Amino acid sequence: MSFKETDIDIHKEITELKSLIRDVPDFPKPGIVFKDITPLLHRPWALQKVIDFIGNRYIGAGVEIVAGIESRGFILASALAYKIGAGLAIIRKPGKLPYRTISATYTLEYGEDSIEIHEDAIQEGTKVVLIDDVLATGGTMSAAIDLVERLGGNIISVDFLLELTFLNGRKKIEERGYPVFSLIKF
Ligand SMILES: O=P(O)(O)OC[C@H]1O[C@H](OP(=O)(O)OP(=O)(O)O)[C@H](O)[C@@H]1O
Ligand SMILES: Nc1ncnc2[nH]cnc12
Repeated sequence: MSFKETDIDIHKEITELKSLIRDVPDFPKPGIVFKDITPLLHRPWALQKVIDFIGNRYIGAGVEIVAGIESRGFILASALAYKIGAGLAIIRKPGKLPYRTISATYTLEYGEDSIEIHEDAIQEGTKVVLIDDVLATGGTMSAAIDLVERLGGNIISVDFLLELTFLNGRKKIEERGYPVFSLIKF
């Protein structure tokens, strides 16, 4: 963000980014309207804008680790880690990580799953930003928070590209005492 940008400009840019998210009805199951972020990712300026909007919030904040959730969360997490000069911790679906892991199970808008992290990915007291593409029910992110808490990480923010506000996932995370940021709201 440059100094010349006003709130109106920022609102306009976010509206433009929002228009690049495509609804795909009945995916992956009947009744689910899937928010497809690939049209946004296809535009070079759009991914850059997203990472700048999110990353500029952390200038001088001393974030040490960005933790991203497989798989769409990885797209944002690695770019954000690069932008703010933090390390990257990857939270993966079961059986993918080679070293010793801890795991947590959760319910999704469309199923149940588990996630894992390497037990040495985050040290006690490390300043962590958690990021994923979508906040729906908040189940995935709550499980990710469990993992980071169990490793002793100091979570300073929980960020998303987009939030499905009608599913109230934000409440689940805020109740645990963490700030939630989402760039785009539906
Ligand atoms: O708030 P929740 O209800 O938990 O839903 C949000 C999660 O659902 C999607 O992941 P998905 O499991 O579909 O994995 P993917 O990123 O590999 O497509 C999305 O990327 C979030 O991680
Ligand atoms: N409706 C949705 N679209 C995209 N990703 C999701 N993750 C959970 N619900 C989703």
